[in-house]
This record gives sequence, structure tokens and C-alpha cells, in this order.
Amino acid sequence: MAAPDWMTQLNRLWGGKSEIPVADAKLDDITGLLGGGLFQPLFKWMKEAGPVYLLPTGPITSYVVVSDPDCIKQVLFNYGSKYIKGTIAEAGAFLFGLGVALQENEAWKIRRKAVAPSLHRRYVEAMVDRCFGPCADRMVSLVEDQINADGGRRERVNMESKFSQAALDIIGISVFNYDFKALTSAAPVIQATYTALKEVETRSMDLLPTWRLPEQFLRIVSPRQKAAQDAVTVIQEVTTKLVDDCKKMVEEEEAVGGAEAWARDYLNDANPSVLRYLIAAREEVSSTQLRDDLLSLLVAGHETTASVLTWGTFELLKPENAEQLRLLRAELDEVLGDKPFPDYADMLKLPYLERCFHESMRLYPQPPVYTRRAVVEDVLPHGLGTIPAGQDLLVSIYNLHRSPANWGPASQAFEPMRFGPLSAGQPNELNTGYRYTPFSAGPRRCPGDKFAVLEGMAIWAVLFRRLDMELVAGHDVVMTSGATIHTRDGMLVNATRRETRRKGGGDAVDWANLRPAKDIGEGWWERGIETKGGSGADAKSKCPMPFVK
Ligand code: HEM
Repeated sequence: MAAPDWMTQLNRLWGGKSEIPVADAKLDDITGLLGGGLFQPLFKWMKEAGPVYLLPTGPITSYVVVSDPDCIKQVLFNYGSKYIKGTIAEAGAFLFGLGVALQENEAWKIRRKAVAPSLHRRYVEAMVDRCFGPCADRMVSLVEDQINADGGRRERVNMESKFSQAALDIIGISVFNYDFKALTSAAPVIQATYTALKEVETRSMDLLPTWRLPEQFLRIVSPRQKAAQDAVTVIQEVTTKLVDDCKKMVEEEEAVGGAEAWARDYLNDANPSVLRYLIAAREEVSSTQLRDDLLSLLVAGHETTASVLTWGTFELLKPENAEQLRLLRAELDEVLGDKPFPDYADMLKLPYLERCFHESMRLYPQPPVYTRRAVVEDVLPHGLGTIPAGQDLLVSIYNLHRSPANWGPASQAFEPMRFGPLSAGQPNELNTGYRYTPFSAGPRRCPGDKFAVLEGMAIWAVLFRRLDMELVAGHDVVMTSGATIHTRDGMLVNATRRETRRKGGGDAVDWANLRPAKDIGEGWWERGIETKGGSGADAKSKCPMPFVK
């Protein structure tokens, strides 16, 4: 995506405010990383050019890459007044249609107001017991069955696929009340999601945006575009069917018992879902709008969580992180014993596990980079530059989270205790001064944050309590990017059953006085969680879903 040297020279004549340094982007920087993630050269250039720099991408096109906490805060909070999503919204329109994730301005505001309440804290908490725990159990039981069938010998498992399948099953049940059974059958929608998301990323970074040409033409001339369009058709067919089925079901329930009886039954025994909530809300909305909103949830909520789990597992299985893994298991044994999967009450007693999930999101933010476009001129804080109206930006959360300026000399190391004592709580953008911003901030902040954290914790709790795993020797786990960070060839582990510990039977750990197992640099432990800040989400509001008690 970076422009060749001559283009960089040309771009130095950029008409904007020239105090923003220009990245010295050589083609070698990205050819060396071909097949790797785009976010990696962005990190290299940040080290050379500083936390705000201009990246020329063509003779007249460029991105300003932003990696400073205060600048990122300003850009994200001014969505709607100074910035819009820009490139990513244009490039993703073929996939997301009218859905909440990529709409802009007024159209987005209406959809956000309708969709966000469906992911309310209380609904998500109810989902832990009904869905997250049982799905995690299903994932691990399948591996255990394989091990048993093989006489107890170790089994080679691609954990990236397992997490992706489990996350799809979870999002299917909680959002659509539909079981994709991705763990037990080959769901074409998974591959379709990957293909479509990869295309969104490629489109947003294309040097020559040929994808702006008419769709029918692209189908004929470009096999890549044809594959992307076919993938979208698969995803849309699946979601359309789910919307139609749910609408029919609600209509039938109303016809039989009237709205009141339906509501009563709904409270008593039906499985709640976001889709049923949206239909029950009786908002005047077309089936296409509903389909695209749900597709936003499916896409935004599936791969993101799965990728955090993949990379966090990779870190936890590295020999250098043996102590972190020991602590994680000690906590699980202490709280869960031989319980097959945790419920919501257990989740509140697993702060170290939650820290591991946050530390994984710090090192592997999903997505690592996203776009904004300035609609008016904006002066960045700390004299870091002026953004002219019309300028495209790349907000690099990967740079933000890995920069030694924000996280000290050991910023690249996996250390869940870097955020301070467990009594300080869990990190978020508010209490870390925006140095840790995994769910974005401001109006477009992720409404699925609580969902994601509890889902990830449930899956890890079951996995690490019941299985022993080691990374497969000689198999390189290499980062590459779709819209989230993928592995190039999977994340292979050898798995065996783990000896069951009784509740309280874990290693005794002095949790109150636990400090980082690694040297994170002087003064950085104190800087983990700096201020008392809320969750960033609207935690106290009343749950709008009538069926959640
Ligand atoms: C670890 C998992 C997840 C991460 C790291 C994550 C991260 C993000 C980020 C960074 C954004 C905003 C991007 C921007 O500002 O341009 C976002 C938006 C969104 N996320 Fe998540 N997300 C996760 C899981 C989920 C889940 C589980 C759901 C739903 C069940 C979800 C639903 C959404 C939606 C609907 C949006 C669009 C919101 C809007 O534009 O108003 N996410 N997510």
C-alpha cells in the first residue's frame, strides 16, 4: 500500500500543514513483510517518524497515521463533528450494506440507537450461563473426545479454527437464536466472512481503488472481486433466512395467543436473542435494514473475539510465559474446581483471567488499525500537527498499545499484571489515559465490549482448566491481516487432557500482593491503571430487554 520513493517525494509537496513528518516508506519495508500485516510497517515507521506521521499512498493520496493517546482520543471523540469513518465505510459498504457498523452521520445515529440497547450488560450476563459457558464446553469436549478416541494420546489441534468456530456459534445463538454448529459442521459462512473481511481491508488500502468500478464489470474481470461478491451473497442469504424465520415465528406466536400471551411465554421459556428483541421492539424497519444490522453484529462480534483468543493463547503457551499460565490455572482451579464451565457469578472471581484477556487485546488489538476522515481542519494536541479537511487518517491502536512511550521498555512482552495490583480493577481507556483503547472511544465505541470480554473469559476458563497444551515445535505462528490479525498457517497445539483439580486445589497464590512476573521497567507498574475510571460503557442503565430478569 505504501507509495514508491518517487511518490513519497511528490507527496512531500502535499498541500496540507507540512509540520507533520513524512514516513520514509520504502517498498522494501512492505515487500519484506509480504503476506504479513500492514500494521507492522506502520509500527516501524512510528519508531522512525514519531506518533503522528504522513504516509503517502499515491501521487495525491495519503494517510496521516495517528498513534498518540491524546490525539487518538481527540479524533475518536469528535466523530460526527470533525471526523467520519471515511475509507473503511466506503470500502466495506459491499459487505455491511446499511448496517450499523459502517453507516455514517444521521443514518448511523438512528441505527446505533436501535441496536446498541440489545447488547445491554444484563442481557450479556444472562448469556454467560445460557450460551457462552455451554458453547465453550462443546468446543473443549470435542477435543477431549478426539483425545479419548486416540487412546488418550496427544491430539494436534488448530486453535485458531476452534476459536473461530466457537465464536460463530456463540454469536449465532445470542444474536439470532440460531445454532450454526460451526464446531461440528463445515459452515460455509465462516470462510465467506474471512473472504469478505479480507476484501474490506484490501479495498481500504488499495493503491489503485479499482473496486470503485461497477460491480458487474468487476465480476467479469477480477476473480478476487467475484470471490468477494460471492462471499457476501452467502452471508446475506444466511442472515436473510434467519430474519425471515424469526419474523414468521413471532407472527405465529402473536396469532395463537395474542401479544400478551406471547410476551408471557417469551419471558418464561423462549431463548432470547438480539434479533427477537429488535423485532419485538416493533421499530418500523425493513427486512434489509434488519439483516444488515445483524450482519454488522455477526461480522464485528465474531472474528474480533476469536482473534484475541488465538493470540492470547499463543502468548500463554510460550515457554517465557509459563508463570503467567501457572497463575491463570491456579485461579481457575481455586474458583471452578472441576465444574465443567463457569457461570456469571464465577466470572466475577476471575480477575487474573480477565487481565489475561486485556493483555491479549493490548498486544493484539482487533482491528489493529481503522480509518477516519477529517471533515474540517483539526489541530492535534501537543503540537503534533494540523489535519486539513478531507485528509484520511489511520488510527493505529497496534502502535498505541505497543509503543514503549506508552507502556515502557517491555511494551512488547505479555504481562497481565502490568496494569497494576488486581485490586485496581480492569483496564479501560478512561483509567489508562487512552493508552489502552481496545474498544475504540467516543460515539462509535464498541457496544459489544462486555459481551466480548465475558465470552472470551468463558472460553479460556474451560480450555485452560481442562486441557494441557503446547505449541507444536517447528510450526511458526506468523501474523497476517484480514480486518483482524490472523495467523498465516494456523495456530497449532498438541493437546492432552489436564488432570482435574478439586475446587480450591490450585497452587496457593497471594493474589493481593501479586506483582508482574516480568521486569516491565521502573515506574511502569505504578502507571498501569492511573486513575479511577468507569467501564466506558453505560453500565447502570436499565436493561431494555423485557425477558431478562
Ligand atoms: C474482543 C472483541 C472485540 C473487539 C476488540 C471489538 C472492537 C471494536 C472496535 C475497535 C470498534 C470500533 C471501531 C471504530 O471506532 O472505527 C467496534 C465496533 C463495533 N463492535 Fe466491536 N469488538 C469486539 C467484539 C464485539 C462483539 C462481540 C460485538 C457484538 C456482539 C461487537 C459489535 C460491534 C458493533 C456493532 C460495532 C459498530 C458500532 C458503531 O459503529 O456504532 N463487537 N468494535
